[in-house]
Amino acid sequence: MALYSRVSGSVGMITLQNPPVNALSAAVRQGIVDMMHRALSEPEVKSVVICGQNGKFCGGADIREFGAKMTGPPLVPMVHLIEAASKPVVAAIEGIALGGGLELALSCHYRIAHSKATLGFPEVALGLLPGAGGTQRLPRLIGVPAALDLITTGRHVTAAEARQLGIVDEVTDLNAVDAAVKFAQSVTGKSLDARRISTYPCPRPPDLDAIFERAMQQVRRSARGAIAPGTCVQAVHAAVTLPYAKGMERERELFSLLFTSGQARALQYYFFAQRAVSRWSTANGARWDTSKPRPVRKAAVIGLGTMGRGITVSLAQAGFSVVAVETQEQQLSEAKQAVSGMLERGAKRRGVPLAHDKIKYSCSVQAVADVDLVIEAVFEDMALKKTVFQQLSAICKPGVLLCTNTSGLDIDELASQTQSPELVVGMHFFAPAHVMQLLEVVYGPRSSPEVVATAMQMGKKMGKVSVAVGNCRGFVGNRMLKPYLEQAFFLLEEGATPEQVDQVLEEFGFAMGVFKVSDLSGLDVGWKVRKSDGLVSPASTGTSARIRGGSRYSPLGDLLCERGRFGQKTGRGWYQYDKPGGRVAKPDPWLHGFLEEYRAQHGLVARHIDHQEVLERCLYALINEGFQILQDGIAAGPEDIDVIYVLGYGWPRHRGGPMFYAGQVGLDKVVERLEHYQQIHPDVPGLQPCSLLRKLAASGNPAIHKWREVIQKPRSQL
Ligand SMILES: CC/C=C\C=C\CC(=O)SCCNC(=O)CCNC(=O)[C@H](O)C(C)(C)COP(=O)(O)OP(=O)(O)OC[C@H]1O[C@@H](n2cnc3c(N)ncnc32)[C@H](O)[C@@H]1OP(=O)(O)O
Repeated sequence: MALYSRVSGSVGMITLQNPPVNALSAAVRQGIVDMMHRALSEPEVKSVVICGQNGKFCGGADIREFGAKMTGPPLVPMVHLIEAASKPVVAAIEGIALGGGLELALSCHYRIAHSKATLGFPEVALGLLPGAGGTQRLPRLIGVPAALDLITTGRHVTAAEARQLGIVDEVTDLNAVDAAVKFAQSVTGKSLDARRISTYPCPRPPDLDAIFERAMQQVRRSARGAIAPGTCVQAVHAAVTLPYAKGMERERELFSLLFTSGQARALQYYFFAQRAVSRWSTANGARWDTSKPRPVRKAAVIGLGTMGRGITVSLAQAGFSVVAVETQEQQLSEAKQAVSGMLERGAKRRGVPLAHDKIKYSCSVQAVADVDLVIEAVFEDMALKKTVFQQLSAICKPGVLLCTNTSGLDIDELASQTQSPELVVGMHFFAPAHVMQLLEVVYGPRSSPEVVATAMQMGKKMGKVSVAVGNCRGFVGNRMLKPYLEQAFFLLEEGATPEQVDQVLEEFGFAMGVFKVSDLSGLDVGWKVRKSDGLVSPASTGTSARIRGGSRYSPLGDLLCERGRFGQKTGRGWYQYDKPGGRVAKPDPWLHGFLEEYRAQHGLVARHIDHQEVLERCLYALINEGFQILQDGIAAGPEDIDVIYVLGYGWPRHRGGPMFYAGQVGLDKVVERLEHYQQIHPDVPGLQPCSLLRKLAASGNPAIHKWREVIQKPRSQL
């Protein structure tokens, strides 16, 4: 709702009241309309201030209302009522003015912002465009290039930048509401003719066509199939080429198109999913609201390879004192240099405070004796990690949290090396650890609730989205990757090329196809794991070469590794690169010849494989594993899996995540297609739809937020 009060006799104050962000719910819109009428009708009131309760102006339309039938006054007539008012209306912007909140502010005649406020049009991230005149008013106010930038990227600007751009009239370090009241009094009685943005002509730069062409190219490059950014460009184009009223009509048409799109539903689902994962629960009943994190002031990182360096940077930038340990002098000195460089680049590019003084480097594990939490990031080798955990358990002070950055090894086995297994938890960072937003917090059957809560909170402090997951091989992300990769290999055996598979996945929206990712992360990583699992066999011909444990196996990755083709680092992998370390993947005729030879050797006849088959086999195998993970209680809900895939594995956000996507395709259709492929490939167990998927499909494709009701009480796999 909106509250009305009178300040200093002559200023009508309308206060938006809808915690936590004063979103424009039906009740708030109704309140604004009613209170505007009241302020305009009271003769003593000479000017109006609109502000938000609790230091937040407005977070925009209430996203929770989007799925439901629209009630209350629409936004567009509401902003027109404000702009047309005969008394000056001043927006007092504290905290945030986002989306519909900024549109509300732009309909006011003046805008006063607090210096700490942020403003923006983030609608594009929800699959929308600013649909209450934002695409028509902003270019009129700040010009086309700046408006295109803000609307198509959704980036938030500081009050200072907003002032520079001309979005706000004044910025204050003092109380913005008091400043707005004073300002309102100072403009009482002045003409408002020049203050109604909708009446401004839209500036028409001479190189208009080139500006729009560039903007379209830019969004096509970065949008990876998302439709909202390009539609935003079209709406701004209407502001320049049409009179205001017609431009508003065009904005409405384009908005409706987006509002009813599957992409908008996916992005809005994802918005809430990313927030829902902080309300975690574990298979043995621990929960976010009943588990108190332990205080952590000083942390240690053991092992300063690529991951350890990134983790050190993240911790230091988040304000933790860090002891960074690497036992080899030479490697320690290299790491020190690399970490310093990373901190400096962070400061230069993102304005993160330099944190050199937060880090102490040491060659000795003894240096971690007084820390509150240790993150082990040594080489991915169980025997080595066990030794480190035994050492840590002996050296560290009682009560210290021992965390491992393993990407898939058994947390419980590591915990059993320590005197306090309840203090052990996995913190699986993603490379580069100081950049990637995802953290999988892996609890073992013995991890205490406080330890899970502490790791989750540490992740948040480092600016990451932490997702709590159970302990199993590969946890959630890497476990699901296995059947996906496996299908990609099988498709090569059957006649596809890496370029074809990657193209299909990139057209779907992945930043990189599976083979390009494999080249980037290094083929040797998986090879080492397969070797330690006893999967890599010296026999490279005959049927046994392609069978392991009675199931189909493709040794293609192993064969490439045997030839020293580890991907980008060696300049050769599934693609060729101009030099070792090169980044631009080019099709490799050698690889095509090799695949032909391989197929001939194994009696495989290449066939034409279409787009649909590539997509369905790769994605549905991955999705099926996701359902198995839910069934096993490794992830508490589909949102956890979706957030992991979007933030850690390049799944296109506008498709919501693999579990949401499965729901959109239709779970019965996913089951049907998996069954179809399983009939053709009975030796691939990953194509057998898991029972939870079947159960959900049979119960009539319930909406994703209802899946938890069907998922059986979770239990740990170990
Ligand atoms: C018919 C429709 C017509 C017109 C449409 C107009 C277009 C719009 O206005 S679309 C909305 C545009 N606004 C946004 O996209 C803002 C989204 N919110 C955020 O970016 C952030 O939440 C934040 C406002 C910057 C605050 O961030 P932070 O302090 O980190 O808190 P959060 O955990 O993100 O959020 C707290 C809490 O608030 C809920 N919430 C935030 N914004 C909205 C909103 N616009 N509507 C409804 N709810 C919102 C958020 O979900 C959190 O609650 P949970 O219960 O934890 O989910």
